[in-house]
Amino acid sequence: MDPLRRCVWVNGPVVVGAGPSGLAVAAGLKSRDVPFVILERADCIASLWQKRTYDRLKLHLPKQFCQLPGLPFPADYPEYPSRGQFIRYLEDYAENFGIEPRFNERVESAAYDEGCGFWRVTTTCAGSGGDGCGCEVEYICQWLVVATGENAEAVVPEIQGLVDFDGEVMHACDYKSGENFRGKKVLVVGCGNSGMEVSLDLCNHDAEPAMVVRNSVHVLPREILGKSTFELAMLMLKLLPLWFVDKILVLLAWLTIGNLEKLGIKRPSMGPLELKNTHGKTPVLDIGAMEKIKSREIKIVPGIQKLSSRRAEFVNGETLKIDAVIFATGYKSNVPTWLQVGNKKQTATNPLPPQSND
Ligand SMILES: NC(=O)C1=CN([C@@H]2O[C@H](COP(=O)(O)OP(=O)(O)OC[C@H]3O[C@@H](n4cnc5c(N)ncnc54)[C@H](OP(=O)(O)O)[C@@H]3O)[C@@H](O)[C@H]2O)C=CC1
Ligand SMILES: O=C(O)C(=O)Cc1c[nH]c2ccccc12
Repeated sequence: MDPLRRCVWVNGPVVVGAGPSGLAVAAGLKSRDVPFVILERADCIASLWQKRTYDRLKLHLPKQFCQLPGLPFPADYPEYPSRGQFIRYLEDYAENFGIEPRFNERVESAAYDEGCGFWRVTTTCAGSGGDGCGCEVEYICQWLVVATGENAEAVVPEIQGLVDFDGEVMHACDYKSGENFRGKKVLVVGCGNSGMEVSLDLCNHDAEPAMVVRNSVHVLPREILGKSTFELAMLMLKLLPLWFVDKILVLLAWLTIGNLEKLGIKRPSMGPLELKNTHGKTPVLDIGAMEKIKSREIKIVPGIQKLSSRRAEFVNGETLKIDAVIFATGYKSNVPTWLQVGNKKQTATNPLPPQSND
């Protein structure tokens, strides 16, 4: 064993990740007096929200669907809190419950040791700016909570000719605003919620976005007759089967947004709720991009064939001069890189220690 590695016994769960889910778990444990340790690779809570989001970001769902257990959003917050308001709420939440994550500690591996019946969780101290001490810690515990989310790592696809492109290239996680793109022709790759909103923001800053739509996508209005589409969907699901709610959502989208197929955006044959349930694909909630697509201020282009120094060539053979590429191609979990598979104890079956209060 590494002589620098410290060993820490945790008399309760180890929670990996101090984003909204990790904080919610931590608050639940705190309020039941269960001891725990919460490990966070970044130097702050909710680091994706703090460091990897653009300026104009707001929640897309009304605040009552996004608050964590035990502390509502402040009453004076708007229905769709801004990124800054959401971060302030999460900071207040951590403080309110006395949650103190161990920052700058990256989990390198977590494995269930069948021999002794404990999880072994090893971390390295990263330190901000990469100047960490490099020391290792091994936590030994009975329970492991994985709360690192589905958006831990940015995904950048391999595109032929990307190395030859001489304009700016970035992932949406590093995009802040269209300010630096004024007057530029920007290729936005991807048409999920990020791609749509980055394209809208670019328009609002007098840039010229072209958005790659290589597949079908569900676009729903954020609200229908003043009521959030998400809330309407949840209400309808209490009364109607999912396939029928899907039919209604698609009909309502058609009535409010119109037929997007003419503009190059096809709808999947599977309904939006079924697609979310079976493939995890979130529908796009429109907050203005559709208008810009209709007015052709956002140009829709098909899949990329290849890039060259200042041009993109698409699968239909057309080419476009471009000054910059923004990959809004999504994120992925990093759990498979550190959670050891191949043991039966990956999901906890044994309960937490008895609750000492309530
Ligand atoms: N305010 C809010 O609440 C917001 C929420 N979000 C959420 O954050 C999460 C991440 O969203 P987002 O960043 O948009 O990522 P998504 O994974 O939702 O979308 C990625 C997009 O990139 C496309 N794509 C991937 N690879 C390629 C490629 N090689 N060429 C062309 N297109 C490609 C995908 O298309 P394909 O289907 O073809 O693979 C898809 O349209 C989602 O859950 C989203 O809802 C995001 C922004 C705002
Ligand atoms: O919960 C999510 O992942 C969302 O961002 C939005 C969402 C999921 N399913 C829906 C159905 C109708 C409207 C919005 C959503």
